[in-house]
Amino acid sequence: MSQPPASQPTWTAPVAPGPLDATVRVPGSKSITNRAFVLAALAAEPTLVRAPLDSRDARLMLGALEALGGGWERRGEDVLVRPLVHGSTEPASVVLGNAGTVARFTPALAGLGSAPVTFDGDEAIRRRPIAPLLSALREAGADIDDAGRGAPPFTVRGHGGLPGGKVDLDSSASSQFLSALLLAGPAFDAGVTVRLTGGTPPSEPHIAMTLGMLTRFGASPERDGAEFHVGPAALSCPDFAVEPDLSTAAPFVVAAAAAGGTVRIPGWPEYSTQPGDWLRSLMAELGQRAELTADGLSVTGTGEIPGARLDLHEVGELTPVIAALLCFADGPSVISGVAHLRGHETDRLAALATELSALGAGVRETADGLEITPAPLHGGHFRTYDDHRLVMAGAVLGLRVPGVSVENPATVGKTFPGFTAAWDAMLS
Ligand SMILES: O=C(O)C1=C[C@@H](OP(=O)(O)O)[C@@H](O)[C@H](O)C1
Ligand SMILES: C=C(OP(=O)(O)O)C(=O)O
Repeated sequence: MSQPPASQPTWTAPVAPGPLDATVRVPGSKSITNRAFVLAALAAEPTLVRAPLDSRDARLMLGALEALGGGWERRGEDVLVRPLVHGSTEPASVVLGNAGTVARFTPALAGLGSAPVTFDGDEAIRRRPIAPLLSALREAGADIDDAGRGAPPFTVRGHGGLPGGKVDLDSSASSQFLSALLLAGPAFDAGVTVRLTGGTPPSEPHIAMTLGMLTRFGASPERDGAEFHVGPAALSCPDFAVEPDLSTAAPFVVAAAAAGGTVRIPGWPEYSTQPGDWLRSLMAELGQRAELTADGLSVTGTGEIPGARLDLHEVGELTPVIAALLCFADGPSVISGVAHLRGHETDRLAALATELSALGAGVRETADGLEITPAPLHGGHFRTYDDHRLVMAGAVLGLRVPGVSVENPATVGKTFPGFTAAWDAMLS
């Protein structure tokens, strides 16, 4: 796998000075923010999105909507998003960065406009899967020129709308393909009916999130086994509040298990479709105490972490941080169900196996996950492959291992630009 240059800045992850006693506020959910921005752009009237995430991925989404003919303005911590109306009427470019949500959710919107829109981003996004979505969008009537690559850069030529209707989709490489079609479906002439072919999509909570947010914006999505339908609808949700990002909370939650003591995350919702809400049951399964009260989630470390067999298919984005924690377990662990992580920001299975092993852990890649055999760890250079969740994993290791030098910590700005400051504050 490609390795970033050795000259990148590093951050020495701090060792926990003792048991923790901290309250950590995490920023808004990336997945909810970027869905809210898309649905607001498709709505009939402006939407005030309250407390959205402000990070690289969220800014890329706002930039994409602007390129596609939409508008937005900051109102303090909130963002007012204006509808696309006619979509793009002039040739435009959408910058994808390495944001899966931007790459997968915005091409359909270009089909609603009347001009060619080119999509491209970081080198890494060109390697991430998208071909099945482009095929399904073509079935829905989109005119896409990808020069046969099945990857960015590609151009969507808008012809003033998309017919929509029945499409087949293999969403086994990413749930975002299905979410993309459903989010745009209300704006298609005939709505969209998606019949899933291929294996079960990963990240089921993110699919539930898509259905829930469509409903909140006034659409009526239906699901019958492997078939999903959303009819044409005039969307509206003048005021929408974003939940804290529970996956961004993961390293802080896990810190209580790794270092002992208690970490509280205020604003943890009583009910959430976010995959991070699985942390409550995962922490219990890993021997920790997690209690949800009206004030938020409180996690207390018990000092013992049993090895575990965890199928993380539904919550793949938690894998890097959980894998780091399992390096401190009392016995071996197996993480399964996450082959699709090879198509994330980087090949996360290869990256985790390489970097955790380099610090002394016994970590082996399997066909669909990792085998982790704890061993005494030592400090060293921890490569992050331009992956925000690798920075978070490095921080977790550093809690108990002096001298973990985390490469390119700024890449965490994909979802939490203030991560290292919040981490230091948790430990002070
Ligand atoms: O729809 C979403 O907001 C997301 C879906 C998941 O993608 P995959 O299904 O590709 O894993 C997740 O990993 C990603 O961080 C966000
Ligand atoms: C897979 C992830 O991101 P993306 O939205 O780019 O797919 C992630 O945040 O773990």
